[in-house]
Amino acid sequence: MKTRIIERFDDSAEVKRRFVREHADRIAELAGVMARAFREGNKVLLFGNGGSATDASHLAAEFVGRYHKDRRPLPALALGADMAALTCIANDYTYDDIFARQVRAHGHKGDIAIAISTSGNSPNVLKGAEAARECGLVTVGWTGHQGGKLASLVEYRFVVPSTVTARIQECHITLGHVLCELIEEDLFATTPR
Ligand SMILES: O=C(CO)[C@@H](O)[C@H](O)[C@H](O)[C@H](O)COP(=O)(O)O
Ligand SMILES: [Zn+2]
Repeated sequence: MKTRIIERFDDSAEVKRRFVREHADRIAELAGVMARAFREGNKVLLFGNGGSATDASHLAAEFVGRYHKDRRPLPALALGADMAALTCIANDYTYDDIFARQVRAHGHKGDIAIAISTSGNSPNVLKGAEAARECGLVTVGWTGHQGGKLASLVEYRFVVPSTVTARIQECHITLGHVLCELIEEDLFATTPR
């Protein structure tokens, strides 16, 4: 059993090492794009299913609350967090519409949409990303496998080189934390606001 435990931690670390070798420049670029969006008064919308829904909530809380620095709150919404909106949209329309409709409600040109799907093929995430594109948001996709359909829909794609949902999610949350750190440093380099 101990071998299995060590193997899983090794797998997780190796997936992250491979991911960052491929994506470090693009991560830095996205951090700059997100910092500029916040500076200009725009917000971030994040959405995904299951573990990715809670990753979206987790990261939205880092922006609205704090990551490392004591600074002004940054606007971010996790679209899986509003139970009334989710149940209403799924009940009155379809489950595939739960994110797209909220993107159309809250999203404005210049905002950032982060669509999270390990398979890259969840229909509600794809529809959310399509709505974001139509509304003029900057579209970002965090995925795994070969990227799925999501990768070809978005402007900034981050494809984790794994086919294991858990390993992909573990890399996504590290990506989110690193972005938070870079964005805080960019916006609040010297004096906390
Ligand atoms: O957290 C896990 C597995 O680690 C699950 O809850 C997982 O997120 C769900 O099966 C999702 O529905 C998977 O959807 P997706 O990532 O392929 O879009
Ligand atoms: Zn999970």
